[in-house]
Amino acid sequence: MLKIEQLTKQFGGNVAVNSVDLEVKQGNITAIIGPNGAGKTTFFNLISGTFRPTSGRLILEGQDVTNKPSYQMARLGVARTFQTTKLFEQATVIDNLIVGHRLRTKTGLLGALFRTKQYRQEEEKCREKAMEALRFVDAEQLAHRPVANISQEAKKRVAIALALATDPKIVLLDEPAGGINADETNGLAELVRKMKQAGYTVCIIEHKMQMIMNLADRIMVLNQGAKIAEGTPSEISRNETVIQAYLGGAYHA
Ligand SMILES: Nc1ncnc2c1ncn2[C@@H]1O[C@H](COP(=O)(O)OP(=O)(O)OP(=O)(O)O)[C@@H](O)[C@H]1O
Repeated sequence: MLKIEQLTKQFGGNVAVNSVDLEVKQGNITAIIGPNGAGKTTFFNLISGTFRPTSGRLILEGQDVTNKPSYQMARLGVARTFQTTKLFEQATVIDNLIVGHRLRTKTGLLGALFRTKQYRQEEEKCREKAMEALRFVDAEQLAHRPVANISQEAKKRVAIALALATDPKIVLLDEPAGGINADETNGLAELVRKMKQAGYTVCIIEHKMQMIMNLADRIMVLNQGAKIAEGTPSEISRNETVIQAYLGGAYHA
């Protein structure tokens, strides 16, 4: 579904992502793991069009999408979640979803300023999509609550709903289980499984290894920007390079 070829991003002299190849298969959950600073978030920023690669190619369903900006990638079906700190705390959950949808998929503001008929129709469609996404993540009952008044776990679900409201084919989840407790982590893992069952292709960055080992179809391991391993969870947990470089030899599946 998404072919990533020799993707590279340099910041000055620092190579954050170094010639990474990966094939994200349709309907799979692909995890990207690695120590802090390994290049995981930069990798997501590259495939979502947030950053332009220094070199390399991105092929989405056979189409070359290298260098497309993020709003075009969103329209083409690649959506990413952001940290929950990017939500508007004082706005309601549903308004966050509607505004988020527009920010991610539109460029012009004229329609919004003049509230054209087309704009109003689109807004209504957005609202329906947003409610559908909230139902999917089991947060429909929170629609009219300000984000500031909901739990951290609920914010995580809202962040996922925000991505789902753009009707993506591929959803990039950046640490969906960061900063929440074990029970809530299990609930989120269930949600990711439900996404897969619903036909979404999922890429996930997550530090919680147990969760990843139980969820992922494939895992790619990054270290200092480079891919050092790729395989199924059981292959990765037995990979000597991974155990040494990433897990410091202390991890046993
Ligand atoms: N906008 C930027 N400008 C300059 N350097 C950056 C930028 N974004 C990331 N980097 C650098 O790129 C490298 C990879 O960072 P990145 O955030 O992608 O790693 P990560 O694997 O996501 O880490 P973490 O698990 O801590 O989130 C780091 O050395 C970081 O300092």
